Amino acid sequence: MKRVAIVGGGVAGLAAAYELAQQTHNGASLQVVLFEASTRLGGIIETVHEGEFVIECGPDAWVTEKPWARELAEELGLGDEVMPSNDATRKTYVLVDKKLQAMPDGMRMMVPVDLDALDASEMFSAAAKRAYREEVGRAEQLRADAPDEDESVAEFIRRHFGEEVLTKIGAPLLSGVFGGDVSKLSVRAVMTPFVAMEREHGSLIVALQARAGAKKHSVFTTLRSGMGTLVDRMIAAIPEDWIRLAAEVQFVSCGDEGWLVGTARGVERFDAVMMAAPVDVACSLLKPVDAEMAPLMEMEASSAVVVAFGFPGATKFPVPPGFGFLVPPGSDSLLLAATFVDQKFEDRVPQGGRLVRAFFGGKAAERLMRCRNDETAAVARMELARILGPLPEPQVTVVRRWPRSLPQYAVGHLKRMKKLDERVSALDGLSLLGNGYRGVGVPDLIRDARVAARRIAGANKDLAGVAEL
Ligand SMILES: Cc1c2[nH]c(c1CCC(=O)O)Cc1[nH]c(c(CCC(=O)O)c1C)Cc1[nH]c(c(CCC(=O)O)c1C)Cc1[nH]c(c(C)c1CCC(=O)O)C2
Repeated sequence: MKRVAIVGGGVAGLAAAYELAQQTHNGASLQVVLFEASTRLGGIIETVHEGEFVIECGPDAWVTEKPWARELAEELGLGDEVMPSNDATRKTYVLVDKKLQAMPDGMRMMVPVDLDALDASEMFSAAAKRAYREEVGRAEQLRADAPDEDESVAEFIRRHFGEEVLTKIGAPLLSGVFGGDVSKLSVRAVMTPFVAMEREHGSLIVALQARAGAKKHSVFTTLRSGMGTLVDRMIAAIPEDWIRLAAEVQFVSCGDEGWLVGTARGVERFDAVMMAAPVDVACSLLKPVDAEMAPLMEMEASSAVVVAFGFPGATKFPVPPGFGFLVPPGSDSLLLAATFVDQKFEDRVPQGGRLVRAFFGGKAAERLMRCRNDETAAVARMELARILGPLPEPQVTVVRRWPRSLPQYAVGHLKRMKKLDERVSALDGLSLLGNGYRGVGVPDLIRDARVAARRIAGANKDLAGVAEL
């Protein structure tokens, strides 16, 4: 009988517990305890249902291209619930000179597939459009000059497309995905496919055009009843007596007899520890176990404040068609971004309703973290009104704070993770899960957790199976 401790009941910890439960059905002999410090499971995944409003407090979807969340949903019997974003009306705006400007159609991040659509766009100056076109001609040079070392996302974008593209869409896109500073984020960690494209084709535009014709699917996928259903279904598939709420782990230690995990209620022995707590918590718990691990786990993290407003009448609050907008760093708006939820997804609002989510990040989020809900909502309304025009009185308001929820993968991240992996494998039975290490998206967290759980359960002896998952 192998005893496994899971520290943290967010999506990573739950996916690990779910996979271990599956393995016991396959005959593995396991005893599992999932320790969650708070009184609820799911971490930053939380769906609030208010009347017919379906309000996401954290992630509202996953990136369709990454299959592991959909696979899990299907396994959990949620195949009928899987729902694509409304990509027929997909448009993302960027706040430029106090006005919302649509990003050109057919972009993948900041790279255009369709140069004619780019020409038709009003977002860029003639010089920036020229810089895009010239990137194609510089393919050979870009390939020859591809750096051997990691660099910042800013340096990478600047080399390909110049300063205007970087500030107008590079920086806001990255802050809408990684909540961070383009001059610090690691291009190898956060834009891995683009780095590979540069190595192969030099020009990113050429690389994307070579892949054109690839299957078209919606950018985002969610569940009709909300992301919270994924959490609920996982919980339902985990033996009840595995889960301990309000059970903050105070220390872990590793010795000849295996692992010890201590909470206010006592100390227990385990053969394996799956550390799925936020990276800050993981870092302080593991410092006494291996002091050299801690510096590899210390990273900046951005905080987010999310404010959702539901309105009964969309006509009283017109917004431009599309999914929402991003705000470039340095703008005089306090907002980081906003989503027009009822246009991005079906079935989020009562007939004719409107649902808008506003995001604050960086310094604004740090400040709002200390404000009351009504003050935070008032700031969000004011900031939205400055961009979209006057807001009617909302019928529903939800405010959530997610302190240090999004770790920043700084330049050199992959090398640091390699060193961290070496330290981890030197300690028998430890795995690190969550968004601090190998990806920030919900699908990445699920995949990572399930691979680790299978390894612990002794399944997947042939690594092909691991790669498949
Ligand atoms: C501000 C913010 C958002 N989302 C996020 C932030 C960062 C701040 C934080 O949470 O702390 C976080 C985020 N956004 C995305 C991910 C998943 C990344 C992954 O799986 O690799 C993550 C972790 C996908 C995305 N999020 C976005 C893209 C780009 C989509 C595009 O190219 O149009 C991706 C891949 C853009 C985005 N992102 C957001 C908005 C309002 C928008 C534009 C409009 C919309 O779609 O709602 C909200």
